Amino acid sequence: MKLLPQIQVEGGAEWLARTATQCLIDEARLSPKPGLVDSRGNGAHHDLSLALMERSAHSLTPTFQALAQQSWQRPADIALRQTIGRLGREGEQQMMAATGGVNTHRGAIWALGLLVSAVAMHGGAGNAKQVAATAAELAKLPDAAAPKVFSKGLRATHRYQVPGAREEAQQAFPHVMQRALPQLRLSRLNGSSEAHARLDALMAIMTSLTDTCVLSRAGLEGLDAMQDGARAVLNAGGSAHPAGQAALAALDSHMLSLNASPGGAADLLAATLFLDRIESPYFKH
Ligand SMILES: CC(C)(COP(=O)(O)OP(=O)(O)OC[C@H]1O[C@@H](n2cnc3c(N)ncnc32)[C@H](O[C@H]2O[C@H](COP(=O)(O)OP(=O)(O)OP(=O)(O)O)[C@@H](O)[C@H]2O)[C@@H]1O)[C@@H](O)C(=O)NCCC(=O)NCCS
Ligand SMILES: Nc1ncnc2[nH]cnc12
Repeated sequence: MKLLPQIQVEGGAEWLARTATQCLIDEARLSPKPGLVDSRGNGAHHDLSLALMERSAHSLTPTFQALAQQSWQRPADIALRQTIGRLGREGEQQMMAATGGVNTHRGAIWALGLLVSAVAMHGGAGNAKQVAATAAELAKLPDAAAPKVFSKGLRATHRYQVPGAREEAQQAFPHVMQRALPQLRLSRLNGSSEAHARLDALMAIMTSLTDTCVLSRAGLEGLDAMQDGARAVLNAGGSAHPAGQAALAALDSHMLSLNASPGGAADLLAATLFLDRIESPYFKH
């Protein structure tokens, strides 16, 4: 194995941490997102705001940096899994301290934390597919130090017999790799603005994700509304098209009326933006 100078590791880790944080901020600001916090307002949330989401994103930069430093050019093994589990849980505490106890980004710490680690494990040289596969390897390893908590996500996955955040990562992020990333790039190729391309990518995730936030808040009715509504936006030509914008506004109203918010889909959009950026020429050269 070729050892990289420490300065390269530090620089790479700092870039990854800054980029992951920026992806969280880009996701939070993107508007109009159905049911979610965006630059218009708080969506279906009473305890969240854009300012809080941004504060939370910034509080996670040291966690992402530590994850990258600790994972640099290491193999996926139990020792690394335990290290990133510990760092991830510390990140959750940083987030809670920054938000006064509100859960803003738990799913994002999981998804982006694994992906940041996986990029670092490849020494910054992997493509999106390789990075997602490596993140899945990590996610499949047991973490003996993880406390046994019966979370809302676990409750929803058991009750409705569906995959959640854990399975999404263990399956190498199918909603990112097979839906959002191709849609982001297709919409850009078709001449959509960056904001419209990102909104289309979010819709692509929402067409089939079993988002445990939506299930916990609004059950199967909420999940069907999310998936059918997102499909309607894309079938109407996407968010750059007037018919797609009308469908997106209808979906927003429907989600708000059900108190539903696709927080898991939002996290996966941030993960999509991150994987898109690691493949950009700025990163590679
Ligand atoms: C594996 C963990 C992610 C834990 O997962 P689990 O399902 O057991 O636990 P949850 O605490 O429910 O967290 C899952 C969060 O993942 C997001 N999500 C939901 N569905 C999916 C999906 N299908 N695919 C991917 N991601 C998904 C979602 O996060 C967002 O929503 C959060 C707000 O939701 P909630 O708490 O339910 O809040 P509200 O409904 O708004 O609450 P009320 O206002 O109604 O009270 C928000 O944080 C978004 O990020 C789910 O919440 C993982 O966390 C874990 O095991 N971590 C341990 C540390 C570790 O090993 N880390 C390694 C990498 S760093
Ligand atoms: N923009 C957003 N609104 C609500 N919950 C979220 N979780 C992650 N991003 C979110």
